[in-house]
Amino acid sequence: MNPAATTDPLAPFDAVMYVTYGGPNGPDDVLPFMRNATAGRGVPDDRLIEVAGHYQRFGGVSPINERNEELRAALAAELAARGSALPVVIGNRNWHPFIKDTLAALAAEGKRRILVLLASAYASYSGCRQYREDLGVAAAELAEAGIELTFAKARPYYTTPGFLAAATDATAAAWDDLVGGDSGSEDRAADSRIAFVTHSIPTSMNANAGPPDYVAQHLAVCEEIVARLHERLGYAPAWDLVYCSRSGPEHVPWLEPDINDHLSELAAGGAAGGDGAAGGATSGGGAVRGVVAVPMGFTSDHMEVVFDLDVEAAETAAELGLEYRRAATVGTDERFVSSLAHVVQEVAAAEQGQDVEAEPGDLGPWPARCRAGCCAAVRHPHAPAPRPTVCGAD
Ligand SMILES: CC1=C(CCC(=O)O)c2cc3nc(cc4[nH]c(cc5[nH]c(cc1n2)c(C)c5CCC(=O)O)c(CCC(=O)O)c4C)C(CCC(=O)O)=C3C
Ligand SMILES: [Fe+2]
Repeated sequence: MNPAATTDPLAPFDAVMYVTYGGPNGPDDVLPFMRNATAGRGVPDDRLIEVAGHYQRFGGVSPINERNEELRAALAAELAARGSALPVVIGNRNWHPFIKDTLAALAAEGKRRILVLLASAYASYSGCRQYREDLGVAAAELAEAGIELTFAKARPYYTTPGFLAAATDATAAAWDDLVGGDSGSEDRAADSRIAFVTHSIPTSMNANAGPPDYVAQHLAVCEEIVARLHERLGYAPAWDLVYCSRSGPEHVPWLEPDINDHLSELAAGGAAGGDGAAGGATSGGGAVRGVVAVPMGFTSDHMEVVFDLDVEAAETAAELGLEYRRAATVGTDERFVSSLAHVVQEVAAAEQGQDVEAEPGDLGPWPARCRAGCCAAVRHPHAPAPRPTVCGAD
């Protein structure tokens, strides 16, 4: 028998683990989930209660778990089509299945080498190091029980051609819908804008996320999508990068503007609040009539998308008399899933000692193994000792 023919392309790994935030599955889950999500993170009680209300409005069910399962299944199918028999499993930071429980279940099946794919396409403490710490803590607890696991993780994937292609098509579809018709009338387009939206983070966390920092990572995607739209439409839509889901105490600066403040400013004909002006694309000083919100910071329809954008920002737009569309998230677009499979395969190829090539069209790949200080936590004076991590130099 030829051993090469039976070798899994993802060898020497035993499993692929999609590591995500998690969310409640029913009304009784909401409060304990919120306590997990806010524990020791300086989120004020009134914010906890407010966000719990967002979940209860949806019957206590976050869409995240169903979306994650869809992506898990799509990625498993894509990896299987590429010849891998590895299981693809989910582990969450804040709700079942918890990271530690998933790892224990894998270990019980004799699986020891775990290839990790993080839910965030972008690097930041919340989207990168905090997950590496969650894994590090779980691994340390399992090690105490005599279970030794090893980990390697896929790199941030906002630069991948599949993510960019899917996000561009979603933006184009919502733009066409707003401005009317295939390429839209340029008149209609002139008083419409794109609001690219991502999760706000504290400005101190932004600075530690790079280089390129969190904002710069997002701007690279905005600029790429707008350049592709320019090619398709013959003109470049005006755009801004704005934020949603700010939490934390009032006195701590977070990335701004919030999407709702941004919409108010646009309706009033004020200056663009975001970063698009720096890209040279502005619609002049006039009031804006229509806005396309593009949730490019989220890969699927999380609560931030279905509440913060589809309910709250949509209501703000309606009150202001703005036409409003929300572009689809990339979800399980097959080009996106294919790029995810590619970044997963990059990890195995590196482990096998092969030269690892990014997909053609990648905007500039990140290293898979985090450098020292990558996405460093912002240390508070009374913060507990740093947590153990995996998948990096520190
Ligand atoms: C960068 C980033 C991502 C993207 C990367 C990734 O995907 O991981 C993300 C994802 C998510 N955040 C989520 C939910 C929440 N985030 C919170 C709080 C916070 N998020 C932060 C940042 C991020 N968050 C930060 C700096 C905080 C402050 C406290 C802290 O440092 O932790 C809180 C507490 C209440 C509140 O303050 O809003 C909740 C409930 C859900 C689940 C949604 C669903 O159920 O569909 C998802 C996918
Ligand atoms: Fe990192």
